[in-house]
Amino acid sequence: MAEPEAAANGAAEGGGPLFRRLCIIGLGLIGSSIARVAKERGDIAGTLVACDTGPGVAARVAELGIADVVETDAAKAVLDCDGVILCVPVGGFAQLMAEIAPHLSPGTVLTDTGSTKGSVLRDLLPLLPEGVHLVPGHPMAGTEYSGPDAGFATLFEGRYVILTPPPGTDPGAVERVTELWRSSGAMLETMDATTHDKVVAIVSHLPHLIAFTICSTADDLAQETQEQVLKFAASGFRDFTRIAASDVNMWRDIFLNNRPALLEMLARFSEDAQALGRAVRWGQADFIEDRIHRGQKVRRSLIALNQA
Ligand SMILES: NC(=O)C1=CN([C@@H]2O[C@H](COP(=O)(O)OP(=O)(O)OC[C@H]3O[C@@H](n4cnc5c(N)ncnc54)[C@H](O)[C@@H]3O)[C@@H](O)[C@H]2O)C=CC1
Ligand SMILES: O=C(O)C(=O)Cc1ccc(O)cc1
Repeated sequence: MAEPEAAANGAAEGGGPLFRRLCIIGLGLIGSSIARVAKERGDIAGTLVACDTGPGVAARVAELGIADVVETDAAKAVLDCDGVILCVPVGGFAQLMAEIAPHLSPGTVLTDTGSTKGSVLRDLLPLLPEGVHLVPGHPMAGTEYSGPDAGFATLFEGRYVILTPPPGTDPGAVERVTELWRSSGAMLETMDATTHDKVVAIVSHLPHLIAFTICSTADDLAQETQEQVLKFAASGFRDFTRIAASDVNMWRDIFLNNRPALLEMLARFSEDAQALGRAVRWGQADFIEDRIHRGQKVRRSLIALNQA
């Protein structure tokens, strides 16, 4: 007889925890925050398995007591799990999936938190075993810090999580991932991966690219002039340095895995920045005022949406 297709709805329907055995792979800022939520609530995972290959991370996770089982071998960690969440930098997804795919049980719900979604479908779908349900996700919440000590249980409260299930995904699996995030205090939105990648290119990836660049430009100037430019930084520049302090591996991977959308947004931004530069050159006060007004309007809408 064929393996019953039960686990997509699984424990959620029986009144027990959402996942009987949930495995989080990658216990950095995001993975350890999910682990903290699961530990605090108690209704998300019957058993919580944590897997991380980073130097000292598994030992630190054990010390923090935010998982029931701690592993460094992903193939072993996913055994007998009905839920698996990948929380590693997106450049590592293909290799990680090759390691775990043969060990995933039919009916398992596989999800992730990667910041790029076209690449996640590209890297995971071809290796997805029959009967395993893939529901990609992306929490629009984070900080510039990384590692297991950086996580906190309230990180996702009031923030959006975007799900990009491929067409035909089991609705029961989508519902369980939705419930996981709702339990973390997040709000859910669903869209296709291409739309997701464009949206995050403008609201997240381009701002980081600009922040890294403005810091490099200021640093070049400081070296060139031998002046201590940075100590005079006002709060606008300081805001840029916060996001410019983000993790190298994670952001290299994001830029390399959202190339078309990021380059499109960069081209649009460059054109618009040139236009403002031109208005400055020619003293066009109306144009300059219009851009400032639009900035203020965007800020007001974020505040109204409670996302500022
Ligand atoms: N940092 C942020 O603000 C946000 C990050 N994301 C995404 O979530 C994912 C995780 O990000 P963070 O938690 O910030 O990263 P992080 O750098 O804090 O943690 C990643 C962890 O994954 C581990 N790891 C890497 N490769 C592994 C492998 N093959 N097997 C097991 N463990 C492995 C590392 O040792 C590290 O502990 C990334 O894909 C990122 O793009 C999504 C939303 C926000
Ligand atoms: O710290 C910040 O300002 C962030 O923007 C956090 C962040 C980083 C990556 C994401 O994919 C989503 C959110």
